[in-house]
Amino acid sequence: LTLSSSSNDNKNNEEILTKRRSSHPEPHTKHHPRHDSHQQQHQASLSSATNKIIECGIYLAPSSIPGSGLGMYAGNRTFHENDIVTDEDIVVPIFEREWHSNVKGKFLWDEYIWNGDVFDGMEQEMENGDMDEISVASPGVGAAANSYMSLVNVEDNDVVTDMAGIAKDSPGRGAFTIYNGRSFFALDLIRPGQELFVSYGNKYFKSRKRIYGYLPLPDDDYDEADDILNTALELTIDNEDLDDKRYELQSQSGEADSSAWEVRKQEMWEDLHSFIVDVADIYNRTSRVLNAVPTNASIVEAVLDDGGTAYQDLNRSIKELHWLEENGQCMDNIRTGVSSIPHAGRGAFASRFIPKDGLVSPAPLIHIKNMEMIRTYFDLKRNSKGFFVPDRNGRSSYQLILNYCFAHEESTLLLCPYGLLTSLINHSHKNPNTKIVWAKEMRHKEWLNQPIAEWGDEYHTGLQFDFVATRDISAGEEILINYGNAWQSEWDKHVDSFVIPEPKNYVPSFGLNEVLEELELRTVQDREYELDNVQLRCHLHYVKKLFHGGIAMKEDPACRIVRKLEDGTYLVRIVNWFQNDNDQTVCDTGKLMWGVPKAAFYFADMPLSRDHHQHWAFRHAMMIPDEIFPDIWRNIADAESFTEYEDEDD
Ligand SMILES: C[S@@+](CC[C@H](N)C(=O)[O-])C[C@H]1O[C@@H](n2cnc3c(N)ncnc32)[C@H](O)[C@@H]1O
Repeated sequence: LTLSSSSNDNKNNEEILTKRRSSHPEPHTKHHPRHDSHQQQHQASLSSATNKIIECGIYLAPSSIPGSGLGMYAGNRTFHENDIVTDEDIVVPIFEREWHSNVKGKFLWDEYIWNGDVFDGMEQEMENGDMDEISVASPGVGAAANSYMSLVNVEDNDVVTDMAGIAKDSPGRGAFTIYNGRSFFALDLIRPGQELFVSYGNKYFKSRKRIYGYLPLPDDDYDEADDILNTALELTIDNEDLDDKRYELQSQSGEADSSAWEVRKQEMWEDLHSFIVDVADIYNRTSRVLNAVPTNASIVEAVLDDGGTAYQDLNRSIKELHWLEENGQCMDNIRTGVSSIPHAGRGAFASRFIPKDGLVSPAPLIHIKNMEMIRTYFDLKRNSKGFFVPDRNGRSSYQLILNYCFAHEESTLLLCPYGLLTSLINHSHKNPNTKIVWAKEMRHKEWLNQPIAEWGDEYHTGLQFDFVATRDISAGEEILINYGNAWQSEWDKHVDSFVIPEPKNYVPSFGLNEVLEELELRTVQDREYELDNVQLRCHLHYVKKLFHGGIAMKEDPACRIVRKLEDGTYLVRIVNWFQNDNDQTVCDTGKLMWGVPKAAFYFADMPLSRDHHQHWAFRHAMMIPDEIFPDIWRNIADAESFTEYEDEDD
C-alpha cells in the first residue's frame, strides 16, 4: 500500500478538459524545469520584508479535504505552469524493514511512503526484483501535501544522486542520503491561497476504500459523471416536452415567480439521482462515478460550465490569505544548499530574514514507538524452515532514516519531521541559531501526557515541532540546531576512528558515470570492476544491434572488457550474474562482442554496496532536549516489556 508515480494520472485531466462545456485552460504539457524560477521568487519575497502575508510562498494549514489533517497551500504567489513551487528536497530510502526488524507494531512511515521504483537510481540498491522491499520516506510535499486526484496541480522533478561534494575519506560517507533534488513544479496555474495536491496514484486510493470510500478517480469517473450530468440536463432542463409543464406551473403560481419551477427541478433531479443510485446498485457498479455527481440540481449547469465535475471542489481548495495567515504556518522560510559544515552534506538556509523567536519552519512528526523497528542486521543465518533470517547475535545498526529522526536517551521513541526541507537542518554544538519547541497547535497535544504504549500504534500523526530562531537570522545563513551532547560525542568518536573503508577504490556508479567520457576503462586483466563494488553494464539496445536482434535478453547485461581495439571500440564479454542456491551472487561467462563503442557502457553499483548500507556508516538520531521531553515517555527501563517480537520462524 504505497504511493506511486504521479505522471500517468495527469493525462486524464486532458480528457476532462476537452468535455463539451469545458471552459478551463489548455491541458498542461510535462516539463522538468529543474532550477527555474526559484531565485526570482526568492528575490520577490525579499522585496517586502514587513508584510508577512506577502512574504510567505507556501503554508502548512488544515487541508480543504474534510478529515484529512494538514495540507500545503500556495501563499501569496501565482505559480504558472512549470514554475518551481518547492525547493529541492531529499528522499531517504528504507530497505527491507520488515525482514530486518522483528519488532511488532504499526510503522507510521508506511502511510507516507513512496515506492522505490519511482526514483531514479534506486534500482541499483538491491538485487533485481527486490524493488518492492524499498520504501522511500519523502518529506515536504511528498508527505505533507494531500492528494485529490482531480485537482492535482504539482508534480515532482526526478531525484538526482550525489554525495554533496564530500570526499572519499569523509566520515560523512553513508551518514546522509545521496538522493536529493526532489523539487515540485506547477502543472497548471496555481492561484494564491490554492491548496497543493500531489498525485499518490489511483492505486493508493483504490487500496484504501475503507478510509476514503469510493472517491472518484481521474481515469473515467469524472468523464462518466459529466456524461450523466449532460444527459440529465437534456432530460430535465433542456427537455422541450417539459416546457409545457413549466408553463403550467408558472401560470398557476404567477408569471414572475419561477420558484415553483426550481422546486420541481430539484425534485426531478433528486428522482433522477436516486434512480442512478438504484441502477448502480442493481448492476453492482462502483459508486466512484456517482460520488462525482453533485446532489444539488441548481449547481449542475454551473459545474459543467466550470469545466466539469472534476473541478467542482476547486473553489473550496482556495483559501483567503488572511485565513492562511491565521490558521497556517509559513513553510518556505528555508531553502536548500550545500552545507557550510565539513562532511555534513546538504543543509537548510534562511530564504529571508527571520527575527529572534520567529518561526523558521513547522515540522509535523511521524512517530515510531520503538527505534528497534528500524534496526538492521549485517549477518545471516538460516531459520528452522531453511530461510535466511538476520542473525540477531551478529553485527547490527539502524536504517539511514535514524539520522533524520529525533530521539531521547531514556526512551524508545523516534520522532521524524516531515516539514518542507526541515530534514536538511544540520547540527552545531557551539553556534546554533535555531531550536525545537512543541508546536502550539497539535492534533494530539494530549499524547504529551500519555505513555507511548497508549498512542504509539496510532496510524496517523499527532505531534509537531516548530523550529524557532534563537537569534535574528539573516537571509542566506545556514539554519543550525544543537543535536545534543550524545550526538556530538558519538560523531567525534566516529571522526577519530574513520579510515577509508574497503574496497578503497570504490567510487559509486553515479560518480563514475559523470566522468565516463574521460575515463580510461579497465580491462579484466587490469582489475575486475566488481572487486570495487561496481559493475560495467552494456545498454541492451547496443547488444541487440550488435547481434542483429538475435539475442534473447530483457535487461542490460553486465559486461567485461577483454581488450581495447585499434579503432577505439572494445572487445567485450557478456557476463551472466545470478543467485546460486546458497543465495550468493555468482557469474558465468557469456558471448563475446566485437566493436562495442564506449557509448554502450555505463556503471551500476553492485547490490547493497552503497555507503549507506555499510556497518561503518555513522548512525545517530538527533536528540530531543531534556527540558521539553515528557517524563511519561521515558520508557527505556521497561523497554523489554514494552516491546513485542514477531516469531522468528514465521
Ligand atoms: C537531519 S540530517 C541533516 C541533513 C543532511 N546534512 C543531508 O544532507 O541530508 C542529519 C545528518 O546530517 C549530517 N550532519 C548534520 N550536522 C552535522 C555536523 N555538524 N557535522 C557533520 N555532519 C553533520 C550527519 O550526516 C547527520 O547524520
